[in-house]
Amino acid sequence: MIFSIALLMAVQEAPSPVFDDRETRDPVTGEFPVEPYEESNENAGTRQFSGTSMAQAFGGQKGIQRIADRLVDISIEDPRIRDIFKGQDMVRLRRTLFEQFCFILNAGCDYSGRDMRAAHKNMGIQMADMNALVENLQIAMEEENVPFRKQNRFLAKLAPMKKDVVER
Ligand code: HEM
Repeated sequence: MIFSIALLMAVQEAPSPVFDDRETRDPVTGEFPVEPYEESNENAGTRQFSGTSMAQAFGGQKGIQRIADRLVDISIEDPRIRDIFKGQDMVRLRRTLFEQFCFILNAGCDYSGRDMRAAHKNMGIQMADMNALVENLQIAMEEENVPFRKQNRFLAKLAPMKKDVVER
C-alpha cells in the first residue's frame, strides 16, 4: 500500500516532457523552425510580371515591404480573421509575404517560402476570410498610392490561389 502511494506520487510529480519545437526561435532570424521543404520560386503560386512597371507602381522593394507589413498589421487586428493568425509565426510571415509579393511584382527577389497549399494547410480558411484579406490588401495598396488598375492586376494574380488557400 505504502509502495503504491509512493509510486503514484512519483508518477504525478514526473515533469511532463515538452516536445513543442515551436518554443525555440532561431536566434538570428527570430523565426520558428518549419518542416523541411524544397525552396523554389514555383512555390510563389504564380509567374512574375514581366518588365518593371508593376514594381515601380508599388514603390519598389521599400514600398512592397511597407504594403506586406501593413497587410499583416491590419489582418492581425481584424476581428473577422485575427484568430487565424494567433499562435502562428508572424516574423516568418512578414519575411515570406514580402518575398512573394516582391517576386511576383518582379522587383528583384526570390521567394523562399512554402507553396500556398502547404502554408495554409488545416487552417480552415473560408472564402469570407480570403475576401477580408483582399480588402485589407486593398487598404495597404491604397495607402501606398498604388494606381487602381495596377492594384487590380496584382489582385488578379493572387485570386486563383484561393483554390490552395480556401478549404472546402
Ligand atoms: C492569395 C492569398 C494569400 C497569399 C498570397 C498568402 C501568402 C502567404 C505566405 C507567403 C505565407 C508564408 C509561407 C511560409 O511560411 O512558408 C502565408 C502563411 C500564412 N497565411 Fe497566407 N496567404 C493568403 C491567404 C491567406 C488568408 C485568407 C489567410 C487567413 C485569413 C492567411 C493566413 C495565413 C497564416 C496564419 C499564415 C502563417 C502560417 C504559419 O506560420 O505556419 N493567408 N500566407
